[in-house]
Amino acid sequence: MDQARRASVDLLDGVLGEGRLLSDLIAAPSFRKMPPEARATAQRLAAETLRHLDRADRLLRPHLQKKPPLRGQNILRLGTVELAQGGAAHGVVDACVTLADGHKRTRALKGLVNAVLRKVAGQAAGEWATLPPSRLPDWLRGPLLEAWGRDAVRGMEAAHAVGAPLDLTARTDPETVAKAVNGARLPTGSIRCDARVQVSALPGFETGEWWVQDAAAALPVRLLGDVRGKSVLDMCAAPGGKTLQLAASGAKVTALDLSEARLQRVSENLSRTGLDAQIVVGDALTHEGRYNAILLDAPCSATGTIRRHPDLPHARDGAGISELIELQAAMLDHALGLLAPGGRLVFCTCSLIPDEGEVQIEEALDRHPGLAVIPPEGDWIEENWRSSEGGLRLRPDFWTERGGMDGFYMATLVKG
Ligand SMILES: C[S@@+](CC[C@H](N)C(=O)[O-])C[C@H]1O[C@@H](n2cnc3c(N)ncnc32)[C@H](O)[C@@H]1O
Repeated sequence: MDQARRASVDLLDGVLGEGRLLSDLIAAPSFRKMPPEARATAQRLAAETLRHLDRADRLLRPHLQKKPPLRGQNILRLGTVELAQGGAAHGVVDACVTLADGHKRTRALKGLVNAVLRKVAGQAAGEWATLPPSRLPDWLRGPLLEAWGRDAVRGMEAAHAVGAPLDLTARTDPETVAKAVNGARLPTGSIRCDARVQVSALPGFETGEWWVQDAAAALPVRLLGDVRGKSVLDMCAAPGGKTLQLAASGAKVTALDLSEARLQRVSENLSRTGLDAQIVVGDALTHEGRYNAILLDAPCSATGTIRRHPDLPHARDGAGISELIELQAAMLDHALGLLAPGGRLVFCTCSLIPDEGEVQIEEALDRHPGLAVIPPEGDWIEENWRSSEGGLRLRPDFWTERGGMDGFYMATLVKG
């Protein structure tokens, strides 16, 4: 446990000090050489601390005359979150003192860590639930307030604090999978399980009966309609959740991605599930061919996935989003040129920012005379998901009573 706590403070330093993402930090050889259990614990502790950073800081602030150096703050934050989540006071405080003692930058803070966490231990359990959820940083909160309003943004922040359940997509038979994994079937067809289960231990993992995919992320493929026997380009395919859906629906799938390393994940997923797709390493902007249908799940700010990636608001500062918006538009224009007459193109992003969703479609309609949006149909669609230009807007503050969903935007386009 000490090793896991130390590694989790290293992760917090990496995210909060260097602006790096947890996914990059946990891929480092020094992290990977730890035993799997320690890695999982370190990751969970770091993610929970980042998810509740504001709450931890609010509890700590009255006990600190001045801010300690970052590593010291991170030890205190980690200890506070552990205490608030039911960790035994004696064990957590001692472990954090040992952590401070084990690093030259924090050795002098041993006494402070001990005194402050003892005080926090007395109040954390009672006060924690009364503290507001962490606020999104201004670079993201500003555009979201403008787009969705104050209540919605507060709802999103509350959803981010709760986290995400584990959603599965069944290869063939959701009913059987739901029974086998003791999950609940959602109206959209996904199967929802408790996030605390170990994925690889669930029945049907080895035999590829299902794959992990958020309920919202499973919807864009449905907008393509019946794809059986059709040639479908999955234009930004990795790690492949949507490729698997397309292949399971009987499409002849080309799974294209710029990243060979990420496509390796698609190959692994295909072989685990016994499904088939042609894997192509290449650039969506120059790829050639003719397809009956195209799915463009474009690279984006990923701001719809903060429930699962609480590091994102801390590691990012909004830089690079305008380049992503330009890339999305260029990919959309190129994709339209690859679409066979009468074919559908579904554009989607896991972003909460309208410039990466609704506005992309409005501008594409202006650029391409004859292009049209087909509003999606289906009894699984809720009316408040519909956006004015004909797409679907999903948000983390929707479905709160069911455990929420990732933020996503999707729209179906046809050429005139
Ligand atoms: C949102 S992710 C796709 C997720 C995937 N569709 C799924 O459901 O698992 C975006 C992907 O776009 C890829 N990408 C970025 N730029 C690209 C380009 N120019 N051409 C092709 N793929 C690109 C990234 O490597 C990344 O895997």
